[in-house]
Amino acid sequence: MTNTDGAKPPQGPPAPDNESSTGGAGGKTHPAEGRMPTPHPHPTTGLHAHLIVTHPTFHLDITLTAAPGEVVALLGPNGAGKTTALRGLAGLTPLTAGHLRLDGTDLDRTPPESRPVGVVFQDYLLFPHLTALDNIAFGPRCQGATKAEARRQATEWLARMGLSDHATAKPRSLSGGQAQRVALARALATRPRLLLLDEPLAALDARTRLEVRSQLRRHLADFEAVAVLVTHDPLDAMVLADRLVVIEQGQVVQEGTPSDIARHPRTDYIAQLVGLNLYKGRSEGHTVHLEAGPDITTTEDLTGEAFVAFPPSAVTLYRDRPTGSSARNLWRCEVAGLETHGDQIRADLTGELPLAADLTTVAAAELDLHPGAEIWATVKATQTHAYPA
Ligand SMILES: Nc1ncnc2c1ncn2[C@@H]1O[C@H](COP(=O)(O)OP(=O)(O)OP(=O)(O)O)[C@@H](O)[C@H]1O
Repeated sequence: MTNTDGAKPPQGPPAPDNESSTGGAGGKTHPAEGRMPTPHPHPTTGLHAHLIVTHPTFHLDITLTAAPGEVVALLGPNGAGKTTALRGLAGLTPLTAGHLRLDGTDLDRTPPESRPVGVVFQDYLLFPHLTALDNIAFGPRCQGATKAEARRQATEWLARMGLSDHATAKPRSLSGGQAQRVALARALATRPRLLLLDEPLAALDARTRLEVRSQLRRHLADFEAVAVLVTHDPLDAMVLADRLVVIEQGQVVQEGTPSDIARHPRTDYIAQLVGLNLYKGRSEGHTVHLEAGPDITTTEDLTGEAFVAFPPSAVTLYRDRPTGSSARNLWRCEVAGLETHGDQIRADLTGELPLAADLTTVAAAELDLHPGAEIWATVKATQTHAYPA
């Protein structure tokens, strides 16, 4: 998160406005599994936000709704406005216009510290002088629980997070993964109606990230209020969220379930995230005439503006123009770059149609691929996927 406007993050978990909220137990399925997201929850439940924030050189204008129990990921490239949106939701950045309603209450009239909102920051922001237990007990204590009751709840949270052995540890002696779990417990212990997670896994190393991601996934599945996660990592978004809201340049460019978005990307940024070649054109029957480039033959029969996509693995490369290939799509290209991609080589091709192609190391060597090499690329119509734009 880029802290650009100088506002300080909250120094502790804010208190909820009532005690009726429920956190913890529930028979929910896992986020991103089974449960159909509800993009337009009932007006008196869940989140209804129209966030308008104007900075001198940036304008955010997004509508965001989420039903209780739903996990929404705000996904977007650097500078898209994710942090600004999250800070708007948390009350750390004032809205220039719009509205922010949670469970039927106007939050924009509630001071940030009184909002039933829990925030988990990328860099944890635990109280350094308090033990793990007291960090978690802080929220319930602020909400009026007795010291003993607050500590009892905190003890339960530590157990749930698998951190009972670290109750007396100070944040500086916790690992990144442990600190992030304490931060999550601290936010959840206040039973927030809106949980905000700002790049919660970004500061962790790859292995810890895997572990914390799967734990977070479990806790979010049990969480019965609205959770909004900000990330630029598509994997975090796909694994943790029921619904993705993709933001580019302060606007929502696409929203839907992770599988929907992965199958039908509508911008270059999303196509790149999910690893697809994506083009826009005008479809007539089985042919999509690209706006800038050749025609692509597809199996779908469409008329009008259309996207056509195919994965890099669907591309076959030839050094010489293939004669016996049954592929309907054949383009002359030039290798612009090569990079290792898992156990494959990804070739970045320019020419008639810019595209990415994946091939094995052996195939790359046999084709003598190198930047500047001229190459023929084919894609079968059955490997492409066309859908209305
Ligand atoms: N207080 C501010 N004053 C002026 N411009 C700002 C302010 N806060 C953010 N911006 C600008 O708003 C734009 C969006 O920033 P924001 O941090 O919300 O993006 P982001 O999607 O979270 O990016 P990142 O992934 O890099 O954190 C950027 O161009 C940023 O410079």
